[in-house]
Amino acid sequence: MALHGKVALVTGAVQGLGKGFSEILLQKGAKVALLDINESGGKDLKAAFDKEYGPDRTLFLTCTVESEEQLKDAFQKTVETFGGLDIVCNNAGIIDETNWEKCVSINLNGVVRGTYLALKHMKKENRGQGGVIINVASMAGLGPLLTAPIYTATKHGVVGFSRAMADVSRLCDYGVRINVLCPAFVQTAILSSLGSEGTTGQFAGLRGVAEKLLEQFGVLEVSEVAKNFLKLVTDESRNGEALLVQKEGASYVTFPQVASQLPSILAPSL
Ligand SMILES: NC(=O)C1=CN([C@@H]2O[C@H](COP(=O)(O)OP(=O)(O)OC[C@H]3O[C@@H](n4cnc5c(N)ncnc54)[C@H](O)[C@@H]3O)[C@@H](O)[C@H]2O)C=CC1
Ligand SMILES: CC/C=C\C[C@H](O)/C=C/C=C\C=C\C=C\C(=O)[C@@H](O)C/C=C\CCC(=O)O
Repeated sequence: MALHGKVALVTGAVQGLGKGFSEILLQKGAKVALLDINESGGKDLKAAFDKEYGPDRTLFLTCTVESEEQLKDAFQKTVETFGGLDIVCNNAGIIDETNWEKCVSINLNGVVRGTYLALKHMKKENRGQGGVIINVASMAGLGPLLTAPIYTATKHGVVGFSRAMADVSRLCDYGVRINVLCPAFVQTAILSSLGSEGTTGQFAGLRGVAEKLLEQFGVLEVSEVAKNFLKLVTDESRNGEALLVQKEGASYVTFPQVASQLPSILAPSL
């Protein structure tokens, strides 16, 4: 998929990975709607992007992925402003093991909301043009991060939901690819949550285990993850894939056979 002139929407776009994903899309010629709860940060980022890429290339929209109404309005505004929608990245996420319902609401429910809205605008049966959805999980969507069991559960949920929806999309011919990105540790603000009591609550005492994992896996730069994000966006042969990104490289995850065969039981052509 060539990105010049394509329209993208990224949640949690103001800093960290979301900013990196937005910038690489801009570099490749796409227009990007930047969604985030951080209004002042969003205005500053848009001003910086305006200077670098021109004022018509981005749109900043204050929006929490916890609100169906705000997210729906943001999708609508994006389509009205840029004339379509081709790429959606459901990236917003937090670690909060104390207020864990909020963690589920943002990390899992927010991804479900964003995916359904993306499909509403992009799927062919609604006269959409097709496109691609990238949901951001984590390596903690494939194995446990002990200081953050709820975070781990939400990210496993994002992996399962994205794979199931990718098969739905293929079976129902939506024309939309859905893939999931699973980075190991990345140098962003969320890393300070590793053993902080505020975010890991009753599990903060296990910070030593998380620090060992960090030592073992190292810390990725945002740019390394963004390059792999771009691969998932542009490689039209990939649907329903989970891309694990680690320091030593990126690899597509192989899941247990029984799960991968279910769709072919339902539809032998898959
Ligand atoms: N940094 C890391 O080590 C890794 C991060 N991830 C995932 O990557 C995604 C991005 O995280 P980072 O960039 O690291 O974190 P970050 O904390 O630097 O950025 C998160 C962004 O999301 C925004 N945000 C938070 N709640 C929101 C909401 N309710 N609605 C809209 N926007 C909201 C924040 O304002 C911020 O701009 C998350 O889903 C995270 O779980 C995955 C693997 C590794
Ligand atoms: C504060 C946390 C910062 C960011 C969260 C982000 O989502 C990063 C998560 C990164 C790591 C996830 C860890 C997952 C661990 C596992 O899968 C463990 O079961 C693996 C343990 C040992 C692996 C041994 C090996 O395969 O080499």
